[in-house]
Amino acid sequence: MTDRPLRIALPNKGSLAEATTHVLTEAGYRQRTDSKDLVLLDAANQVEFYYLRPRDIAVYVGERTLDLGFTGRDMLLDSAAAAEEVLALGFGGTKFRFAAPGASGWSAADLHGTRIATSYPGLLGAWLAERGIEARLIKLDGAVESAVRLGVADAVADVVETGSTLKRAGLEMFGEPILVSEAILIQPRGVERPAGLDLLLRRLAGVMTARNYKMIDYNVSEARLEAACAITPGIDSPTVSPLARDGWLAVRAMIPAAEAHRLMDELWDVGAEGILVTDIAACRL
Ligand SMILES: Nc1ncnc2c1ncn2[C@@H]1O[C@H](COP(=O)(O)OP(=O)(O)OP(=O)(O)O)[C@@H](O)[C@H]1O
Ligand SMILES: O=P(O)(O)OC[C@H]1O[C@H](OP(=O)(O)OP(=O)(O)O)[C@H](O)[C@@H]1O
Ligand SMILES: [Mg+2]
Repeated sequence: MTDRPLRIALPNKGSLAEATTHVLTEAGYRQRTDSKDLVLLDAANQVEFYYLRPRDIAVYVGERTLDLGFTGRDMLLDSAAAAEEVLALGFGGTKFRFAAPGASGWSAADLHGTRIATSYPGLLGAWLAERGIEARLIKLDGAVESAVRLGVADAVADVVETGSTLKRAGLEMFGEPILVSEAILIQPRGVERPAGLDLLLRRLAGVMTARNYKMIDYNVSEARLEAACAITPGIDSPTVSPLARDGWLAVRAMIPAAEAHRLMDELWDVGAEGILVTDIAACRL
């Protein structure tokens, strides 16, 4: 435990807020119950959570006012704060992309001399400068998709999740994604790992594994055991236990959640019976 609580910044609103609170609750941390609370002390875990605007989180962490923060990779890069990514969290996935009307055949080089509207001028400016593309950036707070229709820009660079907002605005994406983003944990650059970080990382890894894996149980004859275990090798190795029924065994292993049904079908084909798949609530591997 630390002498003082670990100070962690969390998004107080927006796309990442709910999912961040959820992952921390699953990892055994207290979270605020009133969305107006600005700070919450989790005394049992010696952590103080500060609920801040998503855009400001990298700034606080970069200034070393806070030890850690949950934000988007795009927001970290846009801020140019002195902070670095510690862990990618596997939610809040988006792409940062160019779009314009009738632009499906364009490439980024076609942006030379144009006006590009964006809420991420730091990220976009650095990307364009690296490629020697000179364009005028029009900084907007949000609803960037309307900028072309309203005549303040020729193209936009914006966050895309499903793509439906761009489509509704009559814009087509073009070029390679400028950035593939997701929610990340950040810490100040050039500091030692704060005490308590390893425990947090272990817990978050446990939550992510529990989300991505399921447990499978089945019965199989001794003759088919090898074929079945090849289908479900588990993380290290499956657990095999004797059954009262002579010549039969019970097998238990972790499997990737996304492949559960395919693996159940394959087990069935090699003669496994009583195949059960269950969720994992938490784990440490
Ligand atoms: N569907 C989505 N739309 C926008 N951002 C998303 C989405 N899903 C995940 N994100 C991520 O969430 C972060 C943006 O958060 P948020 O929308 O809260 O910021 P904002 O647009 O600046 O705030 P606001 O919309 O409240 O003005 C980025 O890291 C972005 O990549
Ligand atoms: O690809 P989609 O699934 O349509 O999602 C992406 C859209 O959602 C976000 O807007 P937000 O609701 O945060 O409003 P804002 O543009 O004002 O930030 C983002 O800026 C895009 O406009
Ligand atoms: Mg937004």
